[in-house]
This record gives sequence, C-alpha cells and structure tokens, in this order.
Amino acid sequence: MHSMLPAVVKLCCGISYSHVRSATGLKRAAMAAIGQELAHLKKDSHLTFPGWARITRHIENRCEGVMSKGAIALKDEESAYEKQGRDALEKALEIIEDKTGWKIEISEENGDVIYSKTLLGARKVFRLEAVLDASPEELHHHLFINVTEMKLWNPNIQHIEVLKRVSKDTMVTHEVSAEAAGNLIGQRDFLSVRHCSKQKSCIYLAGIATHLESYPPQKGFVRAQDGPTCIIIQPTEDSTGRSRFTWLLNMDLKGWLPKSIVYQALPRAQADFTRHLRRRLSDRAPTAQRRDDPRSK
Ligand SMILES: CC(C)CCC[C@@H](C)[C@H]1CC[C@H]2[C@@H]3CC=C4C[C@@H](O)CC[C@]4(C)[C@H]3CC[C@]12C
Repeated sequence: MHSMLPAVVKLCCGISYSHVRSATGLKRAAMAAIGQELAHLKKDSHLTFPGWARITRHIENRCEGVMSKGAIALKDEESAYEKQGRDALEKALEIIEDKTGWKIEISEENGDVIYSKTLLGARKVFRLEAVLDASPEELHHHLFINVTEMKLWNPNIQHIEVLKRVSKDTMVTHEVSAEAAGNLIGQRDFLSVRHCSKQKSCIYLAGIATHLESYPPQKGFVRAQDGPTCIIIQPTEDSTGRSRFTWLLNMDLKGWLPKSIVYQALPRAQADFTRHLRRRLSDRAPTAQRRDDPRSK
C-alpha cells in the first residue's frame, strides 16, 4: 500500500497540473505538505534507501553506541565519509567521461552549454560547461572553502551549514533551497558529503547525499538527494587565468512533481547558479552592494 500511495498522488497531481499551476497560498502549502508526507513514507519504508545510506546508518549507529571507545569509532566514521566522498567523485566522473548520449538542453549566447542525458535507471542528469573569469583557486575558495557564504550571493540557497568537518577535504553539509516565486517546486533540503580533491592543476568538488542519525529530514521540507555529483575546475589552456567549469547536476528532488516540471527546473537552476557565481566573481570589490544580496532586500 505504502508503495502505491506516491504513485496515486503523482497521478492525481499530473491530472490536476493546470489547477496546480494557479494554486496559491494555503493550497500550495497543502500540496507541499503532501509531498513531504510522501517523502517521509518513503524514508520510513527503508526499502527505498540506497545501499550506501544503510551502510552509513550502520556505521553511525555503531559509533553512537560505542562512543566511550571514542577514537576508534570516530576514525571509522571519518573514513566512511571520506570513502563516500571519493566514491561519489569516481561515479560522477564516470558519468561525465562517458561521452555518449548527451543532448544539448540550453545553449547560451555567452558560450555556456547545458547538456542532458538519461542514465540507465531513468534519471536525467545535466552537465554544464562554462568558462569563468577566475582562477581554479578562486573558484575553490567560493565553492568549497567558503561554502557557507554561498547563500549571500546565491538567492536560490536559503541556508547552508557545515554540520561536520571530517577532514580538510571532506565535510557534511546541510543546504536548504530558497522558495522561488512562480516556482512550483517547493523548498528542498539536502544533507550531503562534500569532498574536494586536487590533482595537478585540476580541482574536483564531489558531493553525494548522506545520512546523519542526528539530523533527520526537517519539518517543512522535502529531503532531496544530491549526487553522485561533481564540479571540475581546470585552468583554460590560453593561460588567461580563467577556468573551465564543468558541473554535473545529478539530483533526485523527491516529492511528487511530474518529471517534466523537474527537468525544466533543474537546468534552469544550474544556469541561474552560474549567473550568480559570475556576478559574484565580477564583484570583487568588497564594499559593492549586489542587487541579489539578500541582506540588501
Ligand atoms: C530546483 C530547485 C528545487 C533546487 C535549486 C537549488 C540548487 C540548484 C542548489 C541547492 C543546494 C546547492 C548546492 C549546495 C552546495 C554545493 C557545494 C559546492 O561545493 C558546489 C555547489 C553546490 C553543489 C550547490 C549547487 C546548487 C545547489 C544544488
């Protein structure tokens, strides 16, 4: 029964899509609540949890159970997150490096291109290719070191927090997407391992959804699952100090929305993100006030 409920609601939502579009306030809140309920149902059924999540949960339980043995348990936990991060990078790179089946989704005047591809298992992923006017180091700074500041320059992110610093290159983060006007997709929250790896002049930022017993899905949000995903930052060959930016967006938004809506929103979110990142980069003067700065609203 539980497994059928999401499908039934999805069907109803599909049928009433045109009504849903014009829904306002309370109605929309009610729909978001239904979506959230379904996400919880799924979570509780355990069956839908991917293997890696169960493993982390297992390790976490073990760690919490034997805290007195402290160091050993902690070490286990750390290496489990490290491993999740490394595995995510490996899997994301496999997806990016497979050159077959990519279609152009959006091709922008400034040269940015977003490609899409449907993976086995039917998930659609997106790959953005852009050249950014910043060094790999600078991008690493904005996207990894100073990750919590992202909400100041990206209005699509309402909240971002580092819950656990596992090592210099690995952390567990919690993000909440912002509510967007005219956006049918309600707010999502993400709990992910973020891992950074530098190889020669290349910087890789990988991410994958994870699980923290102490951080269950939050009230009011649908917990989405990110990854395996990665961003590759490499210097352009022309030594102008710019970077080639490749971003694989691989995300399961959960909830009940029809795929067509989700698959429109995702590349748009990717294009928006890049626009805000560019604005941040061109705005290096610390005193300048940005239009998109939530503090200036
Ligand atoms: C379509 C709607 C619901 C979602 C829109 C928000 C998306 C685009 C936001 C929410 C959380 C964000 C992520 C939060 C943290 C990081 C880690 C950083 O090292 C690279 C960027 C990355 C990976 C962000 C990419 C954009 C992101 C995925």
